Amino acid sequence: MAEGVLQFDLASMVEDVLQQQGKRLSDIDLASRKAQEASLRRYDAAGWLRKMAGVVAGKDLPAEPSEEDFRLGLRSGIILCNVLNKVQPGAVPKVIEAPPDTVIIPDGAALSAYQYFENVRNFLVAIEEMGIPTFEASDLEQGGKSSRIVNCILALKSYNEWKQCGGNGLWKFSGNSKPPSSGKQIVRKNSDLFLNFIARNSSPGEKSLDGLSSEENTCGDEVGTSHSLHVLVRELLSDKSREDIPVIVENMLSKVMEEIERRLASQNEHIQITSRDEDVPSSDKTEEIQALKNMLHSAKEDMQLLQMKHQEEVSNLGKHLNTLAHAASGYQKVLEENRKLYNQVQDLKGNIRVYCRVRPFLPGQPNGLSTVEDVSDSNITIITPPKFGKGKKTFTFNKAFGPSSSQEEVFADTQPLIRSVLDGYNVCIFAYGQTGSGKTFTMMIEIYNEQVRDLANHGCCLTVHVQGRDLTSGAILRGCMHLVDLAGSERVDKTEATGDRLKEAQHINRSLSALGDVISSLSQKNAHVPYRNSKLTQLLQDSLGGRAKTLMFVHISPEPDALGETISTLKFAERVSTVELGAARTNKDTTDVKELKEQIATLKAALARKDGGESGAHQLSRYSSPDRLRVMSSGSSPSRSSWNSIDDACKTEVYPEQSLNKISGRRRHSLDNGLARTQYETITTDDSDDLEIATSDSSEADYQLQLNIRKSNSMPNVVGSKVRRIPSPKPTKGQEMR
Ligand SMILES: Nc1ncnc2c1ncn2[C@@H]1O[C@H](COP(=O)(O)OP(=O)(O)OP(=O)(O)O)[C@@H](O)[C@H]1O
Repeated sequence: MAEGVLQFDLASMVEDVLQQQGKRLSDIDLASRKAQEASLRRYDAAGWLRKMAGVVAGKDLPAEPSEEDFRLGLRSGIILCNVLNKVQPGAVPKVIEAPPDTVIIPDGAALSAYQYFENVRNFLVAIEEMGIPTFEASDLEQGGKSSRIVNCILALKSYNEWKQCGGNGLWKFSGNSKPPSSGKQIVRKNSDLFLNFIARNSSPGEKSLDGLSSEENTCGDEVGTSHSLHVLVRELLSDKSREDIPVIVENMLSKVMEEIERRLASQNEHIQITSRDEDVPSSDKTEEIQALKNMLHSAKEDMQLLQMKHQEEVSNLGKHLNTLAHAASGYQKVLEENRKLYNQVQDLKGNIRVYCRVRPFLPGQPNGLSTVEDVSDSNITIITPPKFGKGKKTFTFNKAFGPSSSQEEVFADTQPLIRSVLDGYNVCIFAYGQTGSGKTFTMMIEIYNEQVRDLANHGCCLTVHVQGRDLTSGAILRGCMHLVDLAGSERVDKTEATGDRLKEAQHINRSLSALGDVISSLSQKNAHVPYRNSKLTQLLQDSLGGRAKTLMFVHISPEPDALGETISTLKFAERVSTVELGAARTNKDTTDVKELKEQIATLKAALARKDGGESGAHQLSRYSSPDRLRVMSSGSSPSRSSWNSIDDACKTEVYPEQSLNKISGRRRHSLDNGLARTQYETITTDDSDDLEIATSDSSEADYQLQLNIRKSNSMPNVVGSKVRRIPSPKPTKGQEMR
């Protein structure tokens, strides 16, 4: 850009400023505008009167009179009457003319007041008759309202124009019509200076505004931008009074100058920036732009790549999540499956199953901190105080039930075991734990103080016998289930244990102590298992000996007070869970076996009859397990004192402990702990139907016992005689026959 050349259109800038200024001017005080308007109306009226009155008469009235000039010029009424007579000839028949030297009659000139009054009165009467708005004669006096006089004159003027146009229609006078082109003369003089200023400041090449000093010239030279400026300026000043115009124009010019300076300053700033840019060679600029474009392009590509990778990762994550969710659900199944398999392995090994259940805090019980920190599928973690060593201890069982486990959940987990009864297994479920830990809540029956109480009907232990026959094979299945609720494990009144066992035994009552002994013997695979030490172990004999499936339900309380008992209970339970009883076997007799057994029984009976002679004793024989043989009379009445068969005897399951203590007769070895340690030649019992003859010498293989049973008159005595040992090959492990 060439130096010094304006970057903006000066004319249009001026136009902008004027527009703004005009807007501002339009808001100038209404009163002054009204005054201006009144002046213009007055000039209009005066001009018309001068024109109508003629040069001589009109000389007393200036063309643009002040209010005072106007009032004084008309005060004699001569101009008014003469003009009226021109408009309406004869309206004022006699006009009193002023003396020839008088120009203007000053206020208070008493000499001619009467004359003036006559003229004015005649004028006003005539005017009123014509229906033209009048004024008061006093309006022509000092302080009068010249506006009413102006209004009257302009109405007369209008009437005259109407009349000259032919007087058609009804004459109307609004009284406020603006005098047409009344401002032209005013603008003419003042706008010259202003427009010339603009012309001097226009950029080269713009048309000069010179020559616009007359109204005619203005109209003739209006072209392009100048034209719009002219129009604008005229409009702006058209309604301003002559006195105001210099101030307004000065104000406008200073605004225009301010604007020009502002625009020049910003233009300079722009030029400086542009020139700095222009210092860089254009080839460098192109390279720079190209480099930027390249960067943008590669950034876009990177972004797209990132987006793609992101989407890929999200979709991979989704797939991964699906797989995980699937695996998680599978994991649960696998866990469940594992548990079943574990139980099956336990079945095969013949372990006692141990379930553990934690009682919740009871309603009304202060909800202290539970000693049970966590219960998972098969683990229970206990918070132990420092005296127990570690801060926590975890015990593992076949299944663990937390405080929120329902009866249904517990039953669902026990159900398969109960079903086994129908499959010919003996099942024993007993509950173990301290008082109030929830044993009865889980079970139905209890043993307390060596008394078996069926909690269901307050009778002697709940045992369910089941017998079934397979209709196709004829096989007979027999199963039984014992449900036993033990007394609280802490009710210890005596113990024979010492050391660590003593500590534990303090929390285990007699039954439990005996149970512990049985379990201990079983786990050590001792030949002798002291089942008869307690009712419990007698009761559970079938269930603990390898033929049954046994479940011990351990219960613990969550209260901190019970922690000692809880820990002993859990330790005991853990020991029990390691006991292997040998795989459970079903009580299943096939038809062939049954027939053979019947034949053997018949033969045995015949043999017994032959050997027994008159005594009527039966000779019985059977294969015995290495450690015991049980026989029992089939009834307590003398008439039924004979044994039917060894099979019948073996069916009986209950053996009162005391009966053995009352055994009398010839024996070869002493009784030990209520159990016959070896064979008896003759065994007599006086007060019981039940008798167990047991041998504890497991090193011996099989025995054949021949028992002579002699009838007594008073009671069913059982006499065993001629017990002799029949050597036979040792049975392989697990094939012991009972
Ligand atoms: N799992 C449980 N959910 C809700 N309440 C239980 C639960 N276990 C036990 N209880 C409640 O706790 C209280 C004691 O339970 P329960 O009588 O079964 O204990 P116990 O071990 O049989 O006691 P005791 O050795 O004195 O016979 C009862 O009021 C019982 O209803």
